[in-house]
Amino acid sequence: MIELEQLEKRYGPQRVVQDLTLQLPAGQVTALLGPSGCGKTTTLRMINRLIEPSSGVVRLNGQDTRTLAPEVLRRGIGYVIQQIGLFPHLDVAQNVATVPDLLGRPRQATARRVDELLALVGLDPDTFRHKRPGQLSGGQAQRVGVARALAADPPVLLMDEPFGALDPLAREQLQQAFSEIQRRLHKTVVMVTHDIDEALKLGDRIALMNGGRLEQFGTPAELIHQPASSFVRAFLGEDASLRQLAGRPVAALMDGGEQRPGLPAVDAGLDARSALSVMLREGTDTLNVTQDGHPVGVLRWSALTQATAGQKGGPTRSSPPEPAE
Ligand SMILES: Nc1ncnc2c1ncn2[C@@H]1O[C@H](COP(=O)(O)OP(=O)(O)OP(=O)(O)O)[C@@H](O)[C@H]1O
Repeated sequence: MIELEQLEKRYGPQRVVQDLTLQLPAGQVTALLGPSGCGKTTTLRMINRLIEPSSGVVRLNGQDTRTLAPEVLRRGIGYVIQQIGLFPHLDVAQNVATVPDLLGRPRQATARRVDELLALVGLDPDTFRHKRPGQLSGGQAQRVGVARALAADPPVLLMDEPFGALDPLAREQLQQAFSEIQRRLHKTVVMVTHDIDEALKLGDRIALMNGGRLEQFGTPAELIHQPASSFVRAFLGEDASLRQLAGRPVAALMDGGEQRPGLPAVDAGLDARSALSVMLREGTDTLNVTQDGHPVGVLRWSALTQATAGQKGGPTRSSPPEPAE
């Protein structure tokens, strides 16, 4: 667990982070969300002491981080930034192996680990191992960055807008890859983002900041359904509960009911918000769900309304509206 207690950062008279007390659960993803300049990056960097707090305490598994040498602290903390700084003169494998090499880990074990990690982030090791950063697309370079941050198997991962510089498709793919990795590895992740959809999709918890202060800390559902302030409500927007559907695959909401011929079919991997759009467009309250072209169940309107239940502004009708002509 990472604990922030009364954390503050001042630059001259300006308090860019203040009175920040937070407990970030181990093994979960906490998204630091908020408008530009609200102090997200400063907060993140105070955790690995790239920025020293002006006052307050950061504890990692109960230990005050000031009692550790910064380089010792950072060995246990992976760090992924937006325009990932890969070393241009080293190939992909050497880039991923940077930290294990620094730590003097055995070469062969590291080479195996590099291949495992490349596969984990969706890069074929044989194709990518010996490429130089200059030969990679932005999305591929980000994947290498994530692999590099995981290479020393740190329990904690700090990510600053890790998918920010990517086009929407690459971003979606890498978010998906990250979710799958996290399901397997259960790292304690702190992720800075200003993208609400990303925070709702990837965050187990969201810390919403405003002007250096914490507005609300809670699960995505708590922020949506029980906003602590008018700022939280306005920041998440009217359609917040619909946004929440974007983070859930149809597979999570469908049931194994019998398919009806003639109904539109969607893939089990499609996000539920897109499935809702299909229902609205087609004027149906049920969709057939397929996986690899095979029928696996149905998605019902009621499952979508339940998934956004308790919400204000969600799809509260008992059936979808008639389709527009
Ligand atoms: N070294 C510095 N000296 C003075 N002010 C700084 C310094 N670094 C950051 N700030 C100010 O602190 C505030 C918070 O910056 P920070 O980078 O943490 O915000 P952020 O929420 O991550 O923003 P963004 O989403 O735009 O990256 C900003 O107003 C910024 O101008």
